[in-house]
Amino acid sequence: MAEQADLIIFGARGDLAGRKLFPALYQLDYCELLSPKTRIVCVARDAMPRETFLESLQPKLQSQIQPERWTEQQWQKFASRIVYVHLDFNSAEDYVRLAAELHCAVRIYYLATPPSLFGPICQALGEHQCLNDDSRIVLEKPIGHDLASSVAVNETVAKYFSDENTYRIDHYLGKETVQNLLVLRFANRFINTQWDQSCIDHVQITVAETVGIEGRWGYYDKVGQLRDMVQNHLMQLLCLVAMEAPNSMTAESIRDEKIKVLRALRPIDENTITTHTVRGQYAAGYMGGQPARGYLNEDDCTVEQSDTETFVAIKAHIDNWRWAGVPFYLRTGKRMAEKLTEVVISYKALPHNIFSGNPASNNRLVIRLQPNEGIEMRMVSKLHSLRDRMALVKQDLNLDFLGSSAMGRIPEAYERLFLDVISGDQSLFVGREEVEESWRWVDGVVEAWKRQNMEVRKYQAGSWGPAKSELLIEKDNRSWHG
Ligand SMILES: NC(=O)C1=CN([C@@H]2O[C@H](COP(=O)(O)OP(=O)(O)OC[C@H]3O[C@@H](n4cnc5c(N)ncnc54)[C@H](OP(=O)(O)O)[C@@H]3O)[C@@H](O)[C@H]2O)C=CC1
Ligand SMILES: O=C1O[C@H](COP(=O)(O)O)[C@@H](O)[C@H](O)[C@H]1O
Repeated sequence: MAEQADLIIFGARGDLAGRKLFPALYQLDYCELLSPKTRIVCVARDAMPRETFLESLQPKLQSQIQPERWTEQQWQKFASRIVYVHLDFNSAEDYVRLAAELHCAVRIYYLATPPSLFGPICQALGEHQCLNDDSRIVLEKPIGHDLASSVAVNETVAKYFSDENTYRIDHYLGKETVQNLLVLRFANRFINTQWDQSCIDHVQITVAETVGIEGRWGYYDKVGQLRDMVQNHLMQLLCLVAMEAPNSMTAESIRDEKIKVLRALRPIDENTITTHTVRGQYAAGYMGGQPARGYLNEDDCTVEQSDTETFVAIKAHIDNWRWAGVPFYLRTGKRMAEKLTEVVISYKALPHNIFSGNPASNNRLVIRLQPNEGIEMRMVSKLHSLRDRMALVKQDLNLDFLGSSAMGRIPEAYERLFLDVISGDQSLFVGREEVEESWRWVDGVVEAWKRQNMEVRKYQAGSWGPAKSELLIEKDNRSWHG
């Protein structure tokens, strides 16, 4: 069981808190993984009694928990941990009231707010006696809007929290299957020794979502898919696929290796931007047979035109010995045909095909991160037949993680990450340098888009993105997996 802590959630009435943070904390409580003394101090701007806050939280939370895990008794136990503090972010008095509610030696401030508030909140916490010797800060992604703003946020945070006490979340790192990438690569000799440009033809990373931007339009339209997803989640996946083996599983060793990958990413500039990237925006279409709105017709959309991308495809290169000549094709988008996160490692054909009459066939390793978490290995084997002397077939070895999970369910990322913050383990959190290196590369893409005035191409909701994204890979005689 984790040690006792005050978990103070800023933005407790927001989307992230409601959809991810409270369900994760409920699950930890259900599994008896939280100390009985741990309290959840919920901070938001509206003044209301604690009971009113709980009344609004309860149905939302219940709708996200498996019925067999929800009982009145369990809910009451969870609710008894909750304290509600209304706070105007600019009011000194309110911070003093907040400090008076804190009792544990470990204070964990979780900022589930827009990143523009990270600096001001840290400053106010520091100035109004809310910090003790073991106060930790958890920052949600994205940290900043570009390199300059990210540096500014990190500088302000660093005045009040040491780096050891700063936890930068990228919730993809908390996903069990993402952590499994490390295990797959560094605990299996036969995979490890076939993991470079001599064997691998190319890598694909797809993070496709079916959700649109409903309810988050105001935030998203200023950000776009490149900053919302590529700068953080896709870059982290790319690092885990491409990095060298860390010396150990410490945060420092892992970060050191990821930074080298980010530094080796070839910049995309105005000369390569049109051949190496595609931007898209969803238009009306169909999702699961039902009509779906376009981005510009979402309820909270306030403009007639927007140049914000909801889809990005990128052909990236990592300029080092291991990956020379191996393209990494990345794509991510909202309102796509399926929810799917996968990494596909496509192997080179063998140098000579002795099975004449059969096309040379490539092996492929598909690492499915969500849903249906598992691994598929495409092999070639003989078709059992007397008629065909030597016909070959492609067959998939399939490993299903859910089937092999000791828990019968795969824990959500935020469950792991909360436990790690409480126990002080930073190995699944992102270092400052990583965040900044990633921004440096992404800023280059944004700048090149501007210089080339690169338009967003419309794609139908429920499709796999703009047709141009197929071309991005097909012009290299390859195709997206799926
Ligand atoms: N939603 C998601 O799926 C994900 C979100 N994130 C990140 O998590 C953070 C929170 O996201 P999300 O919950 O969607 O955000 P919301 O827009 O729902 O905002 C969260 C809370 O922040 C407070 N807030 C917003 N604007 C202001 C303001 N100008 N001044 C004071 N308080 C303000 C509000 O608190 P109040 O209720 O008190 O008004 C609001 O409830 C963001 O940094 C986001 O990028 C990261 C991964 C996924
Ligand atoms: O960080 C974010 O992630 C979600 C996708 O997370 P997932 O765990 O459901 O894959 C994305 O919808 C959101 O826009 C982004 O801010």
